[in-house]
Amino acid sequence: MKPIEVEHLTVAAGDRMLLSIPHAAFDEGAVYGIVGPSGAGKSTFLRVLNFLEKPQSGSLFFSGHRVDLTSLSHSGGLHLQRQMAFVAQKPVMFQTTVFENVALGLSYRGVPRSEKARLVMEALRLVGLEAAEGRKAASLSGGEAQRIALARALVLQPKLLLLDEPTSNLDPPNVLIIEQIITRIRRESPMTILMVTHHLQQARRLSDRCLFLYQGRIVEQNDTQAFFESPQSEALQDFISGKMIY
Ligand SMILES: Nc1ncnc2c1ncn2[C@@H]1O[C@H](COP(=O)(O)OP(=O)(O)OP(=O)(O)O)[C@@H](O)[C@H]1O
Repeated sequence: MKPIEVEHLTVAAGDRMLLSIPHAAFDEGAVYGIVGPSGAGKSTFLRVLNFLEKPQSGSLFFSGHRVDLTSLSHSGGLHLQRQMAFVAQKPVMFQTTVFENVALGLSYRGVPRSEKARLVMEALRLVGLEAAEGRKAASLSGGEAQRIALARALVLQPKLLLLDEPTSNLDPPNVLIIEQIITRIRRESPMTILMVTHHLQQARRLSDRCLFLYQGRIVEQNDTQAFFESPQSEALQDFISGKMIY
């Protein structure tokens, strides 16, 4: 069964087509690496899926509902959006404690205080920062802040986790921690992860399947091993071999 499907998705800016995806499907519990050159439309794709940007056309089948992405009212989309979480490249921290930063989405959802405390501590443990709950978010390093941003997403126990270059600003020890968390989710959780990354080897390490987005289109997708070992299109062959394509 393919629980998440996108159909007839188009995004344009003026007369420029930014995304054109006739159909894409994502299995429950799998990790998908989305790679492609700068400007290919990777972030736009994640934003549209998270209802942060309206496309010109497109529908999404998610969590048993098919929704028209062009006509989502705020309340109609909210129900589905609450089953997703998005982690951006640069973590946004609110000027309060680590605990409150992680608890944010739970507070919006009206989760009772004791349950909130339990879930927040569990998420902090997952990212290895349980001792930081009382710290001011402003005192966190960049790597710690990104781990807190990930905890803020995980605490919601989303069905779909959207990661946009989650490690691009981090040093190797923090990259390793984030990768270990993704690996653990992949092994233990039914969460589906779509991860945009410009680190090809990271996509290779972490993903079950990979998609190659090029000039707004999914040019190729395959199981990760085949994707890297026997790319079919010339564009993906060039991209994997490190040639400059754009
Ligand atoms: N609101 C917008 N208006 C006009 N053009 C836009 C808008 N948002 C994105 N674009 C353009 O759409 C294209 C795709 O952008 P997007 O950020 O999705 O690419 P990307 O593959 O994530 O790139 P990168 O790897 O550099 O982050 C780019 O050419 C970008 O300039």
